Formats: sequence, structure tokens, C-alpha cells
Amino acid sequence: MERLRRTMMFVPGANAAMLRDAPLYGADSIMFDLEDAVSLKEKDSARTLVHFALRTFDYSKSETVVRINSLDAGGKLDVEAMVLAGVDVIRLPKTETAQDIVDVEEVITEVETKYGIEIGRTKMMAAIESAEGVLNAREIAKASTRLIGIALGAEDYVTNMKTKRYPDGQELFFARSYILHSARAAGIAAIDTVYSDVENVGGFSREVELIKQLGFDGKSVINPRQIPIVNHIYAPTEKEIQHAKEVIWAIREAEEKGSGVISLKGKMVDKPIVERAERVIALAKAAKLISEEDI
Ligand SMILES: CC(C)(COP(=O)(O)OP(=O)(O)OC[C@H]1O[C@@H](n2cnc3c(N)ncnc32)[C@H](O)[C@@H]1OP(=O)(O)O)[C@@H](O)C(=O)NCCC(=O)NCCSC(=O)C[C@@](O)(CC(=O)O)C(=O)O
Ligand SMILES: [Mg+2]
Repeated sequence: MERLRRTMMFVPGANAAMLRDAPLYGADSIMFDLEDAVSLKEKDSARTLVHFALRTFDYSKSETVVRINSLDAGGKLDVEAMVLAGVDVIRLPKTETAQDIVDVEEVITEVETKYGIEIGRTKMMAAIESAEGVLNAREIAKASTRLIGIALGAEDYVTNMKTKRYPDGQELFFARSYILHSARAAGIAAIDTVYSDVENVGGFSREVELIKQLGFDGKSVINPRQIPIVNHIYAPTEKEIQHAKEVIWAIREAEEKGSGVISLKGKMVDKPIVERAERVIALAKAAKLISEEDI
């Protein structure tokens, strides 16, 4: 079953209390940040803190991700400390080319080899935050079999594009669409950017509705209060759940009968409809709208 990544919560790496409390909020992925949420003078202590947090606290209900610094700004030390601590995913910020991924992968492989960790255990994701990165998204998404997803970093992106973020998000439409297509063509996840105005629940909700409609797996969030909003919007309706169940029952029945053609209430049900039904069921289970045993 594909892992759900509705919410990926940024946790500043230098904030010990936030590191400790991060698992309480139910994010699908917890993303410890060593890059822009950490001041230059705190870079070394944040690396040590996150390393010990990963080894000490129970994050087992979430995927763990660490956003490292670029390789020429402490990223090699970040990779070593995080891979050794057993992080699930290394997130590379400001990815511009496929070569950036290859370079980080090389360091990860060196560290895994050095410490006798299974090669390939540590996964990767890439944040795309510039025009160059967006235009190379297709190659970036296919640059390594370790990649589980690519993400948009819109604050840096709009700065690079000489614009700013607007409520309707028009300025992000091309980047979002191209990143999504690149992710889907590579068979990996697409994660939308952060919404920085934590107090603006209406604006945040509208943005989540939009990215769900486009097809994103989920969103990077910066505050625990944003998690239930995303989960609520991504949760399927009762009608959608009922339809998905009927599709799955129909396909099971057809399989039992050895029939290749499935029909539900007179309508043909084909593979993409079954795939969509399976995602609805996964989202319904994650939202606890149905139980694991239900279907
Ligand atoms: C925004 C705010 C200051 C608001 O603080 P407030 O204090 O008003 O929040 P409250 O709601 O009152 O907190 C209630 C309770 O939750 C705890 N709590 C809050 N946030 C928590 C959290 N994140 N993790 C765990 N715990 C948390 C808090 O400690 C308190 O605990 P307690 O005291 O026990 O009740 C705070 O959230 C925060 O610092 N967020 C993280 C910011 C961050 O990481 N930015 C960098 C990543 S973006 C970037 O770099 C741009 C990007 O690169 C992105 C891309 O690439 O995608 C691009 O280019 O776009
Ligand atoms: Mg950024």
C-alpha cells in the first residue's frame, strides 16, 4: 500500500521542545529542518539535536524527513549524522539539476557503506525552489531510485521569479503543474509548498482545496494547527467512500468469477477507476472514517 503524505510538517531543528512534541500532532511525515529555519550560529547544535532526537523520541507513527543544507554549506555533515540516526528521507532544498541529486546520493551511499547500513535504505526527496529547478523537474524526478517525491518551495520560487505570493496562487500554476507532471511521470509523490500565514485559515483551506484538485499527494505545513485542516479536506465524503467500496466489491466478485470485464450499476469499471477507488479507501482509513477491517 502506498504511503500517504497528506502533511509534511516542518520542525525547526534547533528547537528542542518542538522536536520532542512533533509526534503528538499526527503529521504523516515530520520534517526536521537544518536549513533555512536554523540560524548560521545554530547549525552545528541543530544537527546534533536532530540526531539525538531521531535516536531518542518515538517518531514511529510518522515518516521522518530531514531537510539538509547544501553540500557546500554543511550538507555532508548533515547527511552523515542523519543517515547514522536512521532517518527515513533526506530532503535536498533548492534542487536545480539532476546532478544535485546524484551528488547527494553519492554522499548517502558513502555513509551507508561506512556504517554497514543497507545500501538504499535512506530515501531522498527534492525541493524545487527556482525557475531552473522547475524547468529541470522532469530529470530531477528520475535522477535516483531513492527519490520518494519532489516538492515545491514557493517562498524561494516566487522570489526567484521576481513576484510574490498572491491569494489565488496564479503565480504558482506553471510550477505546480510541471512539478506534478514530473512526479507522476516518475511514479513518485508530489508535495505542495508551505502556506506561511498560519492565522489565515480561510486562505489556507482554499489553497489546500486547490492542490487537492490538481492532484498533489499533500502539503508541507509549518504549524500543527494546519494538519487537521489538510486531513479534513483530503478526507473523502460518505458518498465517495460508498462508491469506492462498491467498485472494489465489484472487482473482487469479477475476479472470483474469472471475468475481465467489470460492470457496476450498468457502467463499465476499468483499471483507473479501481485505482481511484483504492486511494479513496486509503484516505478514508487514514481519516478513520472506516476501519482497517472494513474493506
Ligand atoms: C509559524 C510559527 C512561528 C508559529 O508559532 P506559534 O508559537 O505562533 O504557534 P502556535 O500555534 O501558537 O503553537 C502551538 C504549539 O505548537 C508548537 N508548534 C508550533 N509550530 C510547530 C512546529 N512546526 N513543529 C512542532 N511544534 C510546533 C508550539 O511550540 C506550541 O507548543 P506549546 O508551547 O507546547 O503549546 C511556528 O509554528 C513555527 O516555527 N513553525 C515552523 C517554521 C519553519 O519551520 N519554517 C521553515 C520552513 S518554511 C521555508 O523554509 C520556506 C520554503 O523553503 C518551504 C519549502 O521548501 O517547502 C520555501 O521556500 O517555500
Ligand atoms: Mg525555501
